[in-house]
Order: sequence, then C-alpha cells, then structure tokens
Amino acid sequence: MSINVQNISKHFGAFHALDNIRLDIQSGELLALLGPSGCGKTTLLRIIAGLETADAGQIVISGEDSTHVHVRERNVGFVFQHYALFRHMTVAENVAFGLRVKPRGERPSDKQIQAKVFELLKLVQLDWLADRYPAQLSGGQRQRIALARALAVEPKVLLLDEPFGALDAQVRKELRRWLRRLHDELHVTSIFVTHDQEEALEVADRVVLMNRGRIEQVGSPREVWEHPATPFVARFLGGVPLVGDGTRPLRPHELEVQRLLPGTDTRGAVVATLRRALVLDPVVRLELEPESGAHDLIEARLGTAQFHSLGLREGDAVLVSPRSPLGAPEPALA
Ligand SMILES: Nc1ncnc2c1ncn2[C@@H]1O[C@H](COP(=O)(O)OP(=O)(O)OP(=O)(O)O)[C@@H](O)[C@H]1O
Repeated sequence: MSINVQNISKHFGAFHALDNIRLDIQSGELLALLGPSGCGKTTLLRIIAGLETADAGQIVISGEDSTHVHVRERNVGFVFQHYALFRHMTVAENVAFGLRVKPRGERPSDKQIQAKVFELLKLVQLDWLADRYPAQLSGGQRQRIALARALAVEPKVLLLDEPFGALDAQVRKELRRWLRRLHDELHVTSIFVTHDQEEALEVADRVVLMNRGRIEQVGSPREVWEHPATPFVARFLGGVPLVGDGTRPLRPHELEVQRLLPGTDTRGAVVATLRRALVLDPVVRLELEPESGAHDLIEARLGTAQFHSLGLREGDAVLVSPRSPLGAPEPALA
C-alpha cells in the first residue's frame, strides 16, 4: 500500500515540530526515518498511524485520504521500543490478541487463530516459545514476538519506532538483518524510525534524513552516503568539516591519514594525535584528536594493510587531509 504524506505540519504550542513534510512511500517499500533526537521522526510516524493529528496537510493511504480516519480503521501494525507484551498472556496468546478482539463477524475461528499464530511464530522463528510468558524471554525475542503480534492482523502498513533501540549492539545487528529478510518475504509497506545511521543504511530501501522538523534528503542508502545533499546530511553521516568553512564535511572513508614528519606541508590539512585505533579487519577505525581544538574527535577509516604500513601507535602525531581523488573506493565495512 502506498502512502503519500502531503504538506504535513505540526506544532506543539509555539514549537514547530513538523514543517510542511512531503513524502511518497511506495507500496512494499522499507523506509527509514533517520535523524537526531527531537527532529520529528516519531511525530511523523504517529501522524501516519493516526495516533496524532496534524495541524495541516493530508495522509493518503492507497489513494484514499486517511487524514481523518481513526487509527483502528487504518489497518496499521506497530512495534515500539517499549511496546510491552501483555505480561499475563503466553507468547501464543499475545500473538493471537489482535485476532481475538476483532468484532464477531470478522473474527476467525479458534482453529484458524491457532493456525495463524503457529504460522507467525514460525515466521519469526520462535514457535518453540509459544507457551512461555514474556518475562521468560530475552529482549530480542520479545521484539520478535511484538512483530509477530503486529503482523497477525495482516496490516497494510507496518510502523516501527526504534524497535531495537533497547537492545545491545550485537542483538540489534542480528535483528536488523532478520527484519530485512522478513520484509523481503512479506513486502508489507514499512516505515521504521531510527537515529542510528548504520541501521538505516543497512536495512532500508530508502532513507529519509530529517532535521528540525524538515526533510533534508530522501534517497537510497547509497545515494545519501555517496552524495549527501546538504552539509547537515554529510555531518550526520559522520562527516567533519575538515578544510575550512563552506566545504562539504568529509566522512571517515574520505580522509587520508599520514604520519606527521618534520617539514611536511600541513596546508589544507589538520594536525592530530592518534588517540585510538580499533582494528575491525579489513578496516581500522581511527580516533584522531585535532591539535587546534577546532573540531571534536575526527574519525577516519583505513584499510588494515595501509594502517600497518604506516606503523602508527596511539599517541603518534598524524596529518589528516581529504583523500584524493574524493570518492576513492571505501575499504569494505567490517
Ligand atoms: N506531546 C508533545 N508536546 C510537546 N512537545 C512535543 C510533544 N511530542 C513531541 N514534542 C516535541 O516535538 C519534537 C519532535 O519530537 P519527536 O518525538 O517527533 O522527535 P524524534 O525525532 O522522534 O526524537 P527521538 O529520537 O528523541 O525520539 C521534540 O522537540 C519534542 O520535544
């Protein structure tokens, strides 16, 4: 189901939380809303869901103006970071919930509900946990059950608000790959909110970068990564404005790092101290502290072989400059 967000604005008192948002989401797409805390991601998601009303603009779902359609009628599924499962119900009862509360005429039979629950638990690969209670599950398992519960009513649209936000880094990584595979199987139009750029770039078909209630850029992960449309996007994707004002911030893979030797020409470059080198073969992430204090820590990323050939140790002085030519191939991510 396609979704058209048409000129949506929202104020909270005098605060302008969303400013004339226009966005077309294609049927079957997995879209990430990415941006810093407070930029309006959740507000936009809640307006699409019908949990919040906009001051102006329309939400069109599948060609129908849904702006004033009640949340119950919109047929959207939700998974939120803290959208707890019902503690007193087993996993199977939780997943069945949305079907059991359907009006009598639409409610499937007990047998159909049981079959559907089993099918969904298999889909999220947790059918062996059907009789457990939420307290007996890990955080990651709980979020997978929350997703199964959201899918039970066959929503037209799936909305996920930082669904893996409360989980540790390793589980997050596993779950986002799993979510991508699940989406490839189901093709439910899905929007997920995250402030984690890696998560958005890895999982989504397209990424919407938001800043202070506005959209800065919409594009495929590759487009936004390779061609950030605004300095904000470049900075948000890890860039630093290395060489003076007015130039595009450079991202970690766009930086060259050399050992600082006596007599080295430092024009157009930044002198820094290597604070930390994290080897994540085939890549090394470097944290560099600029001498001038003009920047925060700078992150650079080198291939492991190149890093070893420089023979750098933590505490060494280095010279950081734009890699030339810009757009040289990025060392593969770990
Ligand atoms: N009910 C409300 N009343 C007043 N202000 C609100 C309300 N809901 C949100 N805001 C404000 O609107 C702005 C956008 O909030 P929103 O939750 O959409 O941001 P977000 O991008 O999802 O942030 P986060 O990543 O921290 O969840 C914030 O500055 C927030 O303080």
